[in-house]
Amino acid sequence: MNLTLLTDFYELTMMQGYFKSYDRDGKVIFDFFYRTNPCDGSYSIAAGLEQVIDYINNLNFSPEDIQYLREQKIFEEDFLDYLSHFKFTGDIYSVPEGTVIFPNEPVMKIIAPIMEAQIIETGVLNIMNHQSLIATKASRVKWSAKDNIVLEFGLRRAQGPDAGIYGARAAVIGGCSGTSNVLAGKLFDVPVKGTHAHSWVMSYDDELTAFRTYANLYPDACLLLVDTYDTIRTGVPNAIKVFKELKEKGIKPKLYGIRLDSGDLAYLSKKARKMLDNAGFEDAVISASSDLDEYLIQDLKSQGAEITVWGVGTNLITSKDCPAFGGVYKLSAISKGDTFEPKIKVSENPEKITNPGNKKIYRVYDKDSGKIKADLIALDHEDIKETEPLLLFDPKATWKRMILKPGTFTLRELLIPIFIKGHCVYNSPKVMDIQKYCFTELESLWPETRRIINPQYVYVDLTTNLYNLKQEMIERFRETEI
Ligand SMILES: Nc1ncnc2c1ncn2[C@@H]1O[C@H](COP(=O)(O)OP(=O)(O)OP(=O)(O)O)[C@@H](O)[C@H]1O
Ligand SMILES: O=P(O)(O)OC[C@H]1O[C@H](OP(=O)(O)OP(=O)(O)O)[C@H](O)[C@@H]1O
Ligand SMILES: O=C(O)c1cccnc1
Repeated sequence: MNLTLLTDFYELTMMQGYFKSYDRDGKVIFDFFYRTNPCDGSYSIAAGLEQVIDYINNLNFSPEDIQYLREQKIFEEDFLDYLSHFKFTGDIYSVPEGTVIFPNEPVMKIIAPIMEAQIIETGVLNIMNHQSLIATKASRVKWSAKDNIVLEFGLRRAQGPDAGIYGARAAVIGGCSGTSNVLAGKLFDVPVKGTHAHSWVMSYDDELTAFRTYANLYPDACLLLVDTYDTIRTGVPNAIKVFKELKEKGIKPKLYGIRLDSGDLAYLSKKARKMLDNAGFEDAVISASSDLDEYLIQDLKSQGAEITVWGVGTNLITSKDCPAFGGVYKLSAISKGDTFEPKIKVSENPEKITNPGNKKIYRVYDKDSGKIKADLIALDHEDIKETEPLLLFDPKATWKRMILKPGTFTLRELLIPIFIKGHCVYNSPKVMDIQKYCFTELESLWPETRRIINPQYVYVDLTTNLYNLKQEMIERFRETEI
């Protein structure tokens, strides 16, 4: 789909300004990064790159787009003519989708002529912010559910079709085993799953007939919703009757059981477990839905709930307690001849001061455990080696420092080439493979970092060169200001 006009108007007015008065061919660098993790967590999951690639590959202004812009009576014909031949010719580096990421590190880097880099700001942010938010939320829900299955059930409550479709994709990246969203299943080749609604039960004369009809139709995926009338008195007993009938017919369902959707899920699941076990259906699954999220799932588990499949809708697809991912897109350097001149945004709020220059990220792992020790943002020309001692220090409290001895750590560069000179050089993996990669990424975090409440934070440090450059630039700016 052509999303070229999916941009803020000011990107186009700035673009025309650059067109008229700027070194059009000179390159600039923009970084995509975010400042705080959703839900007071300690990490996020990057997602959306495949859609960013599609967006960039399809960038072009159609004759209708140009006419529409002409009608705004602000753009001149020479600029509109430039737009009619527009394509992206720059370089993009990014972390792969499913990567664990931390605040303030450049997880995507765009190097392009200023007009090209500027116009994609809004589209890149729109795509990455949404999917990274939902992937992060899903990974938290999955963390609470541990080895249980989490299914994404939120389409009906998503903020429109796009949020439902790409939210489902991101939810699977973050840890959901499947989605109820059929279009997402088709588009991204992810498992589609589901049970049935209350209306199914209500549309028959009685609950037993409804269950029997469903079970005969779908003996291999038969989760019966037992709470339409009375979970314990009729719902579970009727489900058991139907499972017995299947058994008598010699049918061995692959997946069967019940879904609870109201009431005290801990109490009802324990009670239902006993009833199913006593009837000889120890392998019947108990699934649940009803306004679930990572906190409630953790709490239900601590209450001993006997639920192993969790259908999570509204709170996941909308990331209800944290509805926005604060990713930003900031200028970090401008080409001057053959080199880049670093740029910095100095703000009254120290959190909002940017990291200048052309940068890359090293992930530093503890060699023995394979867990992340810190991320290190370096200038692009720096070559950090595993064979040399590595100084890590907290850029906010520089006295907090340590030197890692060679042999105790390993390094991995996180940014990989996605576009070079406007050509895509990267093949996006399939979504289920991204999920596998995401699980290995999450394994590199200590449980203390993953916990839902008051987690430990991972350090994102600067190399000495980058730290000094930043300090010099802040001081220079302060002097000129006075
Ligand atoms: N044991 C439990 N501990 C904590 N929260 C629970 C427990 N059991 C259920 N809940 C949650 O309490 C809330 C119950 O909401 P509420 O009573 O409004 O609706 P309900 O019982 O799900 O029925 P309905 O969906 O028909 O309104 C849900 O968010 C549910 O997930
Ligand atoms: O609770 P969520 O996490 O959003 O999960 C999805 C909900 O969607 C369905 O309910 P439905 O929309 O039919 O209405 P209900 O809330 O009355 O059950 C389902 O029975 C879940 O309750
Ligand atoms: O399949 C289900 O059980 C389902 C799907 C969407 C929403 N609620 C439940």
